[in-house]
Amino acid sequence: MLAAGLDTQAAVTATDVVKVYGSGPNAVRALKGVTISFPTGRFTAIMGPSGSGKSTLMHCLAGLDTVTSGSVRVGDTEITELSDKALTRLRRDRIGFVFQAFNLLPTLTAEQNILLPLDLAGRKVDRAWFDQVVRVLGIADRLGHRPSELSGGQQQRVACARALLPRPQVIFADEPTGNLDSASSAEVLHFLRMSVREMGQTIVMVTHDPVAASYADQVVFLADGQLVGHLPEPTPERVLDTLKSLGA
Ligand SMILES: Nc1ncnc2c1ncn2[C@@H]1O[C@H](COP(=O)(O)OP(=O)(O)OP(=O)(O)O)[C@@H](O)[C@H]1O
Repeated sequence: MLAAGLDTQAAVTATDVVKVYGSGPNAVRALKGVTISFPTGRFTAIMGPSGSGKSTLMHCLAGLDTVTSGSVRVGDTEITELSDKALTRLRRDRIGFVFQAFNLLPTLTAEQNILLPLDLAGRKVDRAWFDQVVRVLGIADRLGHRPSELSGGQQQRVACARALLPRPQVIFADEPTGNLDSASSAEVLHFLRMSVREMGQTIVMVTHDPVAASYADQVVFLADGQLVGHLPEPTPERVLDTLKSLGA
């Protein structure tokens, strides 16, 4: 099984995951038997050509989509066997999301957006942890602002704080810098990196950008629904070389 840091326990494991969209002659085999484990407290980037199955894999790992066959474990929970209700609870309590489009609620302040998942779950806020997260993300002086009063980079940092606050077992980030300029991208990636190094967070990020991927501890490469490569300690140059060698 592909895994970096075998000494650490896996936060998420996929075993022989197959995903077929549709049926009959129009069926698309988006994942063709993917086995991979994402170590706890590490930052993993998923790369690959357009249509290689990156989003499909992330959606299957996060319980946002069902697998056709195979198994997905989040910690020690086999999520492919959960009811819809249990899956919703698992996503709410144990998984954090950061999307390309920020997905903040426009009528709420930054602080209210950050606290929303805990409010919805009826969980208490650990104020010291909240203060630490907003300080690390550099948004402590922006908490009373609404998203429209924040830059794209600040909005994405609010989204990162919202994902980090409940201390999820894993954060899935889908092109988190896709809508940001390079300076804001660097800030957001720096904070994601720091949350892994200093807070022990586990992050799995889909990206097309070799520079973004270089912030990760390891990059895994998908092509045509299969895992085709693994790069520990990535640099932008080595990521580009690997992508070229895969014909991406
Ligand atoms: N809901 C769907 N119904 C049918 N086919 C789908 C669906 N979602 C994805 N696919 C197909 O599955 C394959 C993998 O798609 P996926 O979006 O996972 O790729 P990707 O690597 O994330 O691509 P991109 O980098 O362009 O976002 C593609 O051939 C795509 O057309």
